[in-house]
Amino acid sequence: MSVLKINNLHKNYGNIHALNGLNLEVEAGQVYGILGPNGSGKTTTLGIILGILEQTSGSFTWFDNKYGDNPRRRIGAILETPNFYPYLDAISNLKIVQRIKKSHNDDLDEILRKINLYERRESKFRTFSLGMKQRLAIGATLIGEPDVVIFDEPTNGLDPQGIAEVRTTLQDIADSGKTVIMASHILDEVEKICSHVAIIKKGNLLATGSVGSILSTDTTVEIGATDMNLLKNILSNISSIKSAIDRPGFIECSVANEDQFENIVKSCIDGGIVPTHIIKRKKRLEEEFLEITKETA
Ligand SMILES: Nc1ncnc2c1ncn2[C@@H]1O[C@H](COP(=O)(O)OP(=O)(O)OP(=O)(O)O)[C@@H](O)[C@H]1O
Repeated sequence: MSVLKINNLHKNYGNIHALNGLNLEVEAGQVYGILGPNGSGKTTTLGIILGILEQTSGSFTWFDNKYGDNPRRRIGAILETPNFYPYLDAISNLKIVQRIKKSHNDDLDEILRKINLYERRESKFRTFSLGMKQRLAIGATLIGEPDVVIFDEPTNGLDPQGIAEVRTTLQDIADSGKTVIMASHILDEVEKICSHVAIIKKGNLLATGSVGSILSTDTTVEIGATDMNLLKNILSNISSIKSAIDRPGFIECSVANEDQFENIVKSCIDGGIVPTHIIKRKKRLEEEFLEITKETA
């Protein structure tokens, strides 16, 4: 089922084209990362689909219009940390959110367990660490049993422990079957949490698909030898090598198929080279991201 379709979305702030014909589609159950450098239009996109900002042109559809003009109740979101009351405890703050959302059937204990604050449910908000505050904000999005939850840079400003805890919480939410849409500029985060990713830059969609497909099936083989010139010569005759980059002490080759690793090593040995350095690894999203964003720079 389609949860969200974004069609040719444009947003101008004066002369700034924050979104430039963005198209996206999110399906039910996906953990969808909108990944892009600062200023790429992530927050603008989330603002528009949540009805906080108005687009200049283009459209978006929630749930294939299943809930008519009022899909917002099916969506939980934090764009910023909400204003919790510092002198109230976690439960009381969540009860206030319930009242605001006119939601009555939530299992607050279950939500508190999910965000790992059950033990601290009676502690005042002001005694919480930044990570705990952020987790309570995430808990607030779960009130009203939304089908979709939206987070903008959920680990911003947190220390490594806070980041790890928030990530675990997000993973638990994703595992519970909710659709998650998350904006982030942190590749590692998207790679670890998301099933799908859209890479955007300057309001344009550069790539989209499952994280696995964007990661690509390409394999990187690093190979070094004492005689680098002979090595280069041998590698240049291997047709399955898509690209070869000179690095200090080794050549970084990109091949479409992991099986080519054996072929490369065999060709080197047959050519009289004994490799002094061999590493085979999958291309990481980070490299892919840098390559994709570089192409259009
Ligand atoms: N209210 C505004 N007025 C003018 N320009 C704006 C406004 N809000 C955003 N912009 C500009 O629109 C572009 C997209 O900004 P946006 O905040 O959507 O990007 P982002 O990807 O969320 O970036 P960040 O990660 O830095 O928050 C940027 O060039 C930004 O300066």
